Amino acid sequence: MVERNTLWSDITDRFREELGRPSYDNFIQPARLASFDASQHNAVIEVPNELSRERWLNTYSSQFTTFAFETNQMLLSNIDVRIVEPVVDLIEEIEKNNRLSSQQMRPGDSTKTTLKHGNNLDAKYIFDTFVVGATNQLAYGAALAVSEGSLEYNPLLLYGGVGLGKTHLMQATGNNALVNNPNQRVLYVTSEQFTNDFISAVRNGTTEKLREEYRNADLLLVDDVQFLSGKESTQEEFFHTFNDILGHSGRIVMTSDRLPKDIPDLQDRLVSRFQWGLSVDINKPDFETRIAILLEKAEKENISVDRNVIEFIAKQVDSNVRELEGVFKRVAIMAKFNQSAGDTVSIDDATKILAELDIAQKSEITISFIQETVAKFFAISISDLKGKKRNKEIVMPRQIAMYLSRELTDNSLPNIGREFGGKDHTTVMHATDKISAALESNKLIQNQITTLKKQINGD
Ligand SMILES: Nc1ncnc2c1ncn2[C@@H]1O[C@H](COP(=O)(O)OP(=O)(O)OP(=O)(O)O)[C@@H](O)[C@H]1O
Repeated sequence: MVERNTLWSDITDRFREELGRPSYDNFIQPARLASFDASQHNAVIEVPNELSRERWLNTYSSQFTTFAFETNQMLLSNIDVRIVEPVVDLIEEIEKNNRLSSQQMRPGDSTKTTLKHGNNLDAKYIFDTFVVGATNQLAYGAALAVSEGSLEYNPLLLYGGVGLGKTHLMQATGNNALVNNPNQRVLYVTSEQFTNDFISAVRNGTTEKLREEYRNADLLLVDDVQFLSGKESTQEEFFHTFNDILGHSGRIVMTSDRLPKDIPDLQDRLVSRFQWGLSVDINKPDFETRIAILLEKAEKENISVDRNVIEFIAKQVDSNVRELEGVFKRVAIMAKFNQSAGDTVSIDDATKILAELDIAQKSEITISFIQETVAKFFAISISDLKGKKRNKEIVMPRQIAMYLSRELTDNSLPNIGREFGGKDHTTVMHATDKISAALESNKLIQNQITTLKKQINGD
């Protein structure tokens, strides 16, 4: 009895000899012998689209029967040619996926190699360099437990906004698992890569090999599962991968930008499976954690940045850690540059960096920004504004700056006093009262305050 694979490969070899390359590539290579029944002289060919079907019915079917007889003495009289939707879906999926991947490519993504090249882990993502704070400690704890072999949170789903450390934690889980047991099969993959791997395998007829690689994983890490949305065939494959891994007590960690129930066009059975274990969110780091992250980066880069500059950046950049890192990289370059000139990075330098990165406008108004603006407006120095001089040309701008700090920021009176060279809160109170009273009748002060507010607000 002739085996289906043998029959197919003998016949396609003959087609390759007989046909030109474009015809072979377009119509023979994408087709597949779904089944054949020697006793009934029947064969079923699956093709990806209507054009191929027509070609097969009109031209290749008769050649197929001739080749079947010549190569394997198989007598086939009835050839059924069908379009198989999944193949059509798959081709659409890979195209859609490639478009998405190229749009969403981030720096470093290109280093994520394909499955065959190893586990895809990046050694720089480890637990040691992950700063733990109130908004990520649960995720950190669960990821650490999974890396140590716990099956309690299986699957573990880490979800949250962009740049908050999901990939870092997930990769750290893989790296630490391998430290604990180097013989484990750990695989990290983005959901786009899973899709592409699967589609290429279908095209190349190597799905079994691929399944073996994925389904035998002891720890499978799948990043950005929200991109499985709408990819029916990939979801089907992922469903089986998921079941197989949990079936042999393997662990799965996934990340997503939202909860599975909020991912559109995700099969219900996947939604429910994704929530079997633990879903834990990662939120924006709070002020203290942002400071700790910056200090950690400074230590790692071996650069010294003044504490007040670190705090200034942490205050201004509160969106996500990736943005914080982006600012820090610029500060680090400047720090190295200044260091050689025996200087450090100042708040002014940091302000410029933020402005260049277009972060300043989005940020909260700070006391130092108010001081800078007021000093410039009255053409006096910041140190005079913060100092103790009692002459009129300095006192009035100082009181205006204190008034604006009270008006435009959330700082307390003692805090404002501290920022003005360590003055008492009663001095700030006196200043704000004085300016408020002057505003009732003094036209000049009214105009000055209006102009300054505009400058500070960036209007
Ligand atoms: N708590 C943290 N401590 C130290 N570094 C962090 C922390 N959180 C994030 N990072 C760093 O911030 C950068 C962005 O993090 P990561 O890529 O893990 O974000 P993500 O949540 O996966 O984002 P996305 O959804 O865009 O893929 C990385 O360089 C990461 O190392």
